[in-house]
Order: sequence, then C-alpha cells, then structure tokens
Amino acid sequence: MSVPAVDPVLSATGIERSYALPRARPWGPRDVVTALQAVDLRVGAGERVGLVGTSGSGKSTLLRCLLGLESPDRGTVTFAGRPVRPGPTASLRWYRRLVQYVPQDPAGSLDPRATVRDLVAVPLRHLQVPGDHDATVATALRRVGLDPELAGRRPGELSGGQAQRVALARALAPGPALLLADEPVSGLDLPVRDQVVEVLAELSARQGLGLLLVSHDLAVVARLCDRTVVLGDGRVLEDRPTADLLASPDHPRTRELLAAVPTLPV
Ligand SMILES: Nc1ncnc2c1ncn2[C@@H]1O[C@H](COP(=O)(O)OP(=O)(O)OP(=O)(O)O)[C@@H](O)[C@H]1O
Repeated sequence: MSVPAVDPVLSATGIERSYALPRARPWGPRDVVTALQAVDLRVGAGERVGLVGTSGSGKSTLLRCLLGLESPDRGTVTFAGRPVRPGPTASLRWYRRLVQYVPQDPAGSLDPRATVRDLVAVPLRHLQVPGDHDATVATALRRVGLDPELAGRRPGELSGGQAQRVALARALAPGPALLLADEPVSGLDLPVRDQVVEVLAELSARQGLGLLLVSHDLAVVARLCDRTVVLGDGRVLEDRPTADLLASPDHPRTRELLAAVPTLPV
C-alpha cells in the first residue's frame, strides 16, 4: 500500500464542457448551458487542494471530467502524464488504482449486507490488485484508525464514525496516490464530520496522500487544504494558498462564499 513510483500529478488543461438542454418547443432552438470554460487545474504529488464554488459553478462537472466519467468538449486531463478519458473498464484500471473517488456520504454507499472485509476488498478484486487481500484490508483499516478485528462486522453493527472510516479504508485499499472527494462530510453529524476530517488530515499530512476536496464548506477546506480553487460560472476565479484566499479574497464571489461561513478556524 505504499504510494506508487510515478510522479502522481493530476492535470486538467483548457477544459470546456457544455450541455444542450431539451427543446422547449419541438422546432425551437436548443439552449446550451456552459458548465466549464477554459478550466486549468493541477494537483501535485501529495498536495491538498480545495475546489469550492456556489451551486451550479461547475464543481461536479469538473470532477466527472477528472474521474474520466465524462469527456470534456475541449481540453485534456492527464495523470502522471497519461491521458485520462472515458473508455472500457480495463483501459482506466491503472487510473482507478492510483486515483480513488470518495463520494458524498461515503458510509451511505456501503452495502449493508456485506462484511467490512468484503466491502474493503471489493475494489481490490475489481481493480485486480495483486497480493494478499486480507492483509491489505487489515492495513487499510489500521490506516483509518480502525481495529482490523472489525472486519467481520456489517455496516449496521458500526457507529456512524466507524462506517465513514470503513468507506475511506475502501478508497485507500488499492493504494491510491490521490483521493478525489466530493463533499465527503456534508450531511454528517458534527462529531462524525470532525472525525472524518481528522482522518483525512492525518492521511494527507502524515502519509503523503494527495487530496482534491470538493466542498461548499470553507471551514472544512480551511482545515484540510493548502491551496483552494474557486469556481464561478464554470471559470476559475481564484487559485491561491487557502490562508491567503481566506485572509484577502480577490473576487466578489469568494467574498460571498466566505460570508456564508459563520466561523473559520484560521
Ligand atoms: N447533465 C447535465 N445536463 C444539463 N445541464 C447540466 C448537466 N450537468 C450539469 N449541468 C449544468 O452545468 C452547470 C454546472 O453544474 P454542476 O453540477 O457541475 O455544478 P456544481 O458546482 O457541482 O453544483 P452543486 O454545488 O449544486 O452540485 C449548471 O448550470 C448545471 O445545471
């Protein structure tokens, strides 16, 4: 589960993406929504980058392009210099091992009938990760601060915080260099939210794991991310060290986002 020997830089260059909306009338014109315009984004090895913006600013669209789930109309995504674009499962297996996705409400995505051991081992099988999967599962559980003895339990027999950690262990098990996390703590109770944030902080700061964190919660971004990219109307409005951004936001949209957060831990 060591970080692989590649230069794990995720790079998006000149990303554009538009969607044609359904016609309002059968022969009428089709409206087009431009979700992303000339977006550049880079996440270096072990870097922790926040991606913030108001609703509809393009965060999820960008994430889908970065994950190779959707093709941009223009521009390229590369990881460690190799192109990332949608294709058959086998063609992106290398990428899925190196870059793992953490969904919103990760624990909610766990199959309640499966044991923790199976839940964490499934991606290892799908991605054809070599080695002793039981040992890899135990290591992944330890990395998120869980006792490997929990491997026989099912999600319903875990606390909320433990279940979230299992979901993170599942993302870590294939040995990724980078996590792409989409609002991973939104909707969680405050104590569970804080636990998950601390596990992510520990993983990225002490174990060298890169993180791209999509969030509308600037307090979480401030805790976790060294650099923050602000999206607005599908464009990058700011891309700066988080501390600078919070201390002196350049763009009115950033100031609006900041005004929406009651207290920031900086
Ligand atoms: N499949 C689609 N078809 C049509 N329009 C879409 C589609 N996906 C996204 N859009 C539009 O693209 C723009 C960006 O949407 P996106 O979901 O990427 O924003 P977001 O920042 O993730 O928003 P939120 O924080 O609400 O999730 C919005 O105007 C949205 O309506």
